[in-house]
Amino acid sequence: MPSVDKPPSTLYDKIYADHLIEDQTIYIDRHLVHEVTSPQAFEGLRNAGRTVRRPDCTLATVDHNIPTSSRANYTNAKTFIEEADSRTQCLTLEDNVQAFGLTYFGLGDKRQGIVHVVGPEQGFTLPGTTVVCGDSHTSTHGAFGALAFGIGTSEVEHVLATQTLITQKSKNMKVQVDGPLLPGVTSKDVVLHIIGKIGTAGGNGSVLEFCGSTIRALSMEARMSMCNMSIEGGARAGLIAPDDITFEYLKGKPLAPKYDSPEWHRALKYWRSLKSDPEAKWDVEVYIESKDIIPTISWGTSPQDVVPITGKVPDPKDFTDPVKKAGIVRALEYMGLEPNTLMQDIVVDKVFIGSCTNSRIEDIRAAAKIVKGRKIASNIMRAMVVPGSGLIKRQAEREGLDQIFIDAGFEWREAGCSMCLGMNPDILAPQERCASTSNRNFEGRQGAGGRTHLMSPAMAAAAAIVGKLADVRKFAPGGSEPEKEHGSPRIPVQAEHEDPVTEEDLDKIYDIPTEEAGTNASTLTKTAGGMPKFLQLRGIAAPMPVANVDTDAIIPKQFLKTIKRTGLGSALFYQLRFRLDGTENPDFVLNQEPYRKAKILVVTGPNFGCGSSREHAPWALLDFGIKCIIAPSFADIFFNNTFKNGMLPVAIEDSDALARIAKEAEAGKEIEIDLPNQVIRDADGVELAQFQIDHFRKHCLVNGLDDIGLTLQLGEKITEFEKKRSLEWSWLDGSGYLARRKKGDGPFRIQAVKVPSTNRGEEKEITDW
Ligand SMILES: CC(C)[C@H](C(=O)O)[C@@H](O)C(=O)O
Ligand code: SF4
Repeated sequence: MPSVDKPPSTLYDKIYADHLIEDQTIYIDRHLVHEVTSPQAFEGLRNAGRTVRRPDCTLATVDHNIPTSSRANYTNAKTFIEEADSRTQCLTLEDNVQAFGLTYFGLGDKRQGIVHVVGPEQGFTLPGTTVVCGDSHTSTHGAFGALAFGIGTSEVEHVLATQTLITQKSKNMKVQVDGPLLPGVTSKDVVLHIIGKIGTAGGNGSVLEFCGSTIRALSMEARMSMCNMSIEGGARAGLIAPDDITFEYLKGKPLAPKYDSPEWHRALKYWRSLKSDPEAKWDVEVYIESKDIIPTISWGTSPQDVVPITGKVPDPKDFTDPVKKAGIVRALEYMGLEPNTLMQDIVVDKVFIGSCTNSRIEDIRAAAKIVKGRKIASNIMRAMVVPGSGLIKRQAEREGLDQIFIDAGFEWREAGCSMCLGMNPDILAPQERCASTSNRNFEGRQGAGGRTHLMSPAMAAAAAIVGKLADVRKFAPGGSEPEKEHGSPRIPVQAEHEDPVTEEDLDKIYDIPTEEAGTNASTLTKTAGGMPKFLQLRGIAAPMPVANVDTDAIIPKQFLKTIKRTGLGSALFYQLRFRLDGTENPDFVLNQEPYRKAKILVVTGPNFGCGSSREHAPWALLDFGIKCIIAPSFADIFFNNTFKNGMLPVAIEDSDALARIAKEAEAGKEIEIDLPNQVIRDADGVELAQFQIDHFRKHCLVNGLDDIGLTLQLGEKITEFEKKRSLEWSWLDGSGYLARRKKGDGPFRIQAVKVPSTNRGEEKEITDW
């Protein structure tokens, strides 16, 4: 519905505007749910006596925790999942989908799989929609021209309760790639190359649109791989305008409008309007020529640490910036690599083909082409293919691809996240080196001490055969296939039990008296909404001269199996705080006095909190006692998550000001954060820096306001929006869903889906649409 009278705008601007209910509150069309980031959200709903507003727009599956071993004898999750905490998380999701009446693809369902594979495969993800999930790789769905982004658990609860989200408008970033792909180059190489160029903070604060002739020629699978990794470039979301390739993909998908029906044609008309205007203004523009991209691979512990496969390991001597240099030294040490080693000389132990980046049918076909008729090298201890969903697994088996892998010595597994992050038994042992098609190579990502090299499926297959990192082009001389890869602040609304809040009231925030002023305790008081107020915070600040601190480092995956928000302080920075034998690492700042009592973290490198959306990261910091993080910049999801927990992230871009603060921290002195006045002072009250903060966020923090309570007061406006949505985009209510509606259900409610006990292998399964 973009209006013709509107000024030129980007696709992101249009989708955002089309979903705006009020100020920064947008309607969410599609909500995907998995077992790791939802338990605390459902618990919150229960505690508040709330329901799920739109079960028909919510789809749940299990993926992170589940074993990928054969399900031939599967009867139920309780007996199948051996690891107790993983089992608890999966069973908790099963209880929750039953209790709240949600559609669920459990382990016994052929449609189960990685949440970001399942959504598109079912046609749940549609062009022009807003899609969220408690998972950073929700950006994947942007491949359909949807505004799709990861959220934290508090926001999951917010969406479940209200079907909306409070989200600030991001900047617009364009990444244009032009020209045909060179032989052996895939979309994975393109996106790794882009991240190498822009860095993992390059997209911070932006929604990134991929465009250009290279992108237009890509298949939907290839586009998904690119949008998937836009989060690794720091972007809030990545998207690609839909076109005939998109519409072709959607034909016949169960939850898409029925192909060739009047609804399909109405949808198509809208979908075709979804593009950035030629005169649209971009905040950041990046141009890349496809001829500059050859198969690309990571060497270090950040997705920006990439080189062409013909390249070598970098030498810290070539870098002058001390934070960067120290980062490279640390990465080389962790990765067990010598500077200047040729990438193709690096010996690999394990190979993982899977993850939401590269576990789709095209990926499996591309890898099978390399593997066919060959054997894995004798030094490869384990090579595994983990399809992204049960449906992909079946398709590959129909094509005989499973046998190609099995004959070569690969394991052919069941669908799930698997060794992408190793929350299940598929992990690397310390110092094992893995050629992986996943998206993150952070320290400990695939197992404590494990070493990950990111690459395309064909490159991973080549590494399995050669036993070292290998150039896939040597397997396909002449490069037969440049892949068939074708193939203003929110105006606050009345808070519960409060008088309406006016702009004037907002301004009075500055005058709010300090409770316990002069003590070194933060002025925390619980409000009716349950959020502690944040006014002044005084305490020891721990210095951390590191860039790109990722949330895997803040709280490793093994601690994500909790269904509670509390008790994570002892796991904070686990791999940095503790050695492999469990003893404390005396070199880590939080193990030193006086920093064991730190309330503030002063980080001098950019992009704190990048990577996963896990709200466990702020929970762990908070549980340790850290309520404020000061850094030059933050990754978007982490930034949002802190506010939801009454914490304050302060971005200080001015390097002199940051250096002044870091100096106090290094001296072990206390500092004071004064939120109402937006000032940071030293222990003697001398101003060190001022800081900026969004008006609405500040208002919520100083008053301890609960977002959900505020948003629920928009009830009528949300209902109005839903009516309009049903009229204009009727296909989003889902003809598939509505047809299955029970008599007496509300207008959008669907029948609760029973968790199947055993239905594996049956053609007609009880949860079929
Ligand atoms: C568990 C989940 C929060 C996490 C994410 O947000 O990305 C996971 O999928 C990951 O890849 O690290
Ligand atoms: S990145 Fe890995 S762990 Fe995260 S959703 Fe994708 S496959 Fe699962």
